[in-house]
Amino acid sequence: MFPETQDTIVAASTPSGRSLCAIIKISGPEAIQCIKDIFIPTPQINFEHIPTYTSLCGHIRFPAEHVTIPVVLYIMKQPYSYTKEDVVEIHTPGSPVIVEMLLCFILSNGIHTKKSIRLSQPGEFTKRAFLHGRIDLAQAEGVLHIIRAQTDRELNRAVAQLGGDVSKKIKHIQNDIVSLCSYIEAAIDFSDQDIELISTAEIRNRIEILEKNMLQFLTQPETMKVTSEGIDTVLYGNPNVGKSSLINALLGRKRSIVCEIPGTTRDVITSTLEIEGICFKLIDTAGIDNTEDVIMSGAMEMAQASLKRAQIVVLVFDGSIDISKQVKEMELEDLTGNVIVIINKCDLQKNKQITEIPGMLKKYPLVHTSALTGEGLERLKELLTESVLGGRINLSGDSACFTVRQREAIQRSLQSIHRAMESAENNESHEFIALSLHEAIDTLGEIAGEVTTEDILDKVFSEFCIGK
Ligand SMILES: Nc1nc2c(c(=O)[nH]1)N(C=O)[C@@H](CNc1ccc(C(=O)N[C@@H](CCC(=O)O)C(=O)O)cc1)CN2
Ligand SMILES: Nc1nc2c(ncn2[C@@H]2O[C@H](COP(=O)(O)OP(=O)(O)OP(=O)(O)O)[C@@H](O)[C@H]2O)c(=O)[nH]1
Ligand SMILES: [Mg+2]
Repeated sequence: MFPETQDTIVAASTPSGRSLCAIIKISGPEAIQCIKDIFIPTPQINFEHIPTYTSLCGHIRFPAEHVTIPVVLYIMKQPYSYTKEDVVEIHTPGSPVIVEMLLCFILSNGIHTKKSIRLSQPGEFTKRAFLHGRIDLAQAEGVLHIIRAQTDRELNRAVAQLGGDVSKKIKHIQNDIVSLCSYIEAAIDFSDQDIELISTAEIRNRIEILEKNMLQFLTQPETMKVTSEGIDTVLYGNPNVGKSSLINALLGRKRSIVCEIPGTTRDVITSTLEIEGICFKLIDTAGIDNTEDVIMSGAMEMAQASLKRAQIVVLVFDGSIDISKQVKEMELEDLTGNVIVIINKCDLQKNKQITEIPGMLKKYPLVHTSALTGEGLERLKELLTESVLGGRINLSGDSACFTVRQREAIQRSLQSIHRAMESAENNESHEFIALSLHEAIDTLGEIAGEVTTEDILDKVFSEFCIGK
């Protein structure tokens, strides 16, 4: 259903539950009229010529329930509000009952007096801020990440996004394409004359630079994803080596099932661990086993897929049995990035004899642990934070970080650039090159929302909660 943008919308903007104060927000052409009908100000005021940013004390009386509650109103008149519409905020005591009653009252009163007022959809306030040009789409996503931020680092990132960092980086690339395009189009216009405005070699050169710059965006770690969910940290190893036990020990609670029977974990199980303000998304996988079992081979595929996406790979070995043999079974050929090697069960006697690890793993930091006694866990936590703080995982504020949606748009735009390159290499007419370049510009336009479809907007704003 396409939500009507002329409606006045209302929602609770504070989370449900008890608190000192709750805020109900009304936005739209009839916001002030709606509140005027139900609010009893102390002292009396004239709503007609009320200036923007006025706060008013007073009461709201619920006739059906015979209750009167004290409220403070904040009135922001268009365009001086978040949505650029007339906005009224009702600050009430933070009781879920009051919030419920107030929403019902505003809606039913609005309907009685024939106003087009309705409950807002998720993210609709921010959607209006976007539609009215207060923020672009990438900034709207920044708002979402601010709300979701769990640590100060994540917050910094999100604030930069709200400030327009992402949009600026994309604008820069767009301008480069536009500039190239204008040369090519001028060349088309002057094609009947004997002036060469831009050589094919020069076009290829410039496209190549574009490809390189865009690819650089894509090869950066998915930092926005990182910042909202934690750094993907996969525990990988043979069955029964103690992966689940280690995760439980790190978390200090029983998250995964642990059992002496190999093949206990069958699904990919994730949990969040925060160390010194950094969130790690610990991913427990099924132990690698070359089996015919259908469920297990599905589990293997998922484990392998997690390994590919991982930003940190923790290889877990059972210290009480032959490690070279375990390595052989694990298919570690294309291991890249941050690896930490763990030799677990160091509490067991046998462990003392077999500590030799194969050469290919010697370049990685190693830690002996016991999930049973807790030995080595502090060192493991240190290694985890070191891999982040050592800069091997990029969390710094100066590189652009893109959401999954934004990366996908960059990817599609890059495909158009590749097509432009193909046309140039095949000596096709300039029109074809220009066409592909225009496609690339438009696709990048989706990121800031210059080019939008209902689908794109739905996708972005449906992730918000109601009332934002
Ligand atoms: N009570 C309350 N606090 C809140 C919000 C809110 O909606 N309500 N916000 C919700 O996100 C944030 C502030 N968002 C806002 C952003 C711009 C404008 C605004 O009216 N800007 C005017 C100029 C303001 C000025 O005079 O400097 C403008 O740009 O025209 C208002 C709220 C954070 N705090
Ligand atoms: N002595 C000792 N036993 C351990 C240690 N860590 C795990 N175990 C035991 O090893 C067995 C397997 O542990 P799990 O944590 O289920 O192993 P897993 O790697 O998750 O196994 P799968 O899910 O089957 O791949 C259990 O009986 C644990 O109690 C350890 O540090 N020392
Ligand atoms: Mg397990």
